[in-house]
Amino acid sequence: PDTGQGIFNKRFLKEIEDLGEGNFGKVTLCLYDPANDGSGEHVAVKALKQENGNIAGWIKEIEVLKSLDHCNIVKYKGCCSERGGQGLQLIMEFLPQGSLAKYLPKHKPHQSQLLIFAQQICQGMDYLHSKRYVHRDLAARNILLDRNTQVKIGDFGLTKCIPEGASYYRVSENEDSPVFAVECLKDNKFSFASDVWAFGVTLYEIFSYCNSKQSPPKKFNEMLEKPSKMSQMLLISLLEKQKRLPCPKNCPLEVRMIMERCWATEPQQRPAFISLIENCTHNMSVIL
Ligand SMILES: CC(C)(Nc1nc(-c2c[nH]c3ncc(Cl)cc23)ncc1F)C(=O)NCC(F)(F)F
Repeated sequence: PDTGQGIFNKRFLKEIEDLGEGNFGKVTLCLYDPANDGSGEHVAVKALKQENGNIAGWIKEIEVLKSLDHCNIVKYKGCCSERGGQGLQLIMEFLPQGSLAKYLPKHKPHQSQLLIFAQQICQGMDYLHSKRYVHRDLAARNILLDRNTQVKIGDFGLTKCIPEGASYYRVSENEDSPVFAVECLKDNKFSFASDVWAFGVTLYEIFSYCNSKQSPPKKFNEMLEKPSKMSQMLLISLLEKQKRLPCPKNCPLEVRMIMERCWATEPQQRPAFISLIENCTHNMSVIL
């Protein structure tokens, strides 16, 4: 359907509906229909939000996604110039079932299926880290579902490459994301270990079936004496008192143990994704 080496002609892209706003731009569901008879394929098209106009960051995001090739990472399909030709659009595969945040509350799959999803996320993240990329926004809303059984990590808008020899990436400002590891909140330091922390929070979301009443920000707010707007300072003080998200209802103890290891205060105490893959596999046999 497309011209092979990932070049799409914008005149064959027919907008269908908005999918959402990512970290860098808006994503639209389009039909790529060169035959102009409706026989084309659905694609997700991401255009850079003009106002922030961070072209360098945008090119970076396209380069990152283009360099990734893994069954648990949303597929890059190509790019094309924007209508009127001034911008560059990123063309990705479209997954009709949407994100886990939408799917889990509705379908409530068995816990063994949740562990299969968790293991696939670890496989995708292990691959990403093997290329020295840090995702920086791992959360259930950024995990897509493909045909009921395969999950794919998406939205690489905040992804950074950790230079060889360095162990973390320090960002200038700290984008507003729900729960960060302590070192991110305090020193804006992102590392492979801060992605592991985020995986622990994602595991919590998955085993609470993304129930918004049990969402991480809500649960942390409940831990404050007087519930107020959760500020970073308040969250840091809770985390430094070793407060952590509670165990989701009916969550097996083994899974709770994985979460707690991901939330070790010291980054180097947290497991790497390669060992988390093992943990998920082992626990699957326990839960099945
Ligand atoms: C910002 C955007 C658009 N948001 C959403 N995408 C899709 C959505 C549903 N199916 C999709 N197929 C491909 C893509 Cl790139 C997105 C979707 N569904 C709901 C969204 F809010 C997104 O990119 N989210 C990260 C992702 F979920 F993709 F990991």
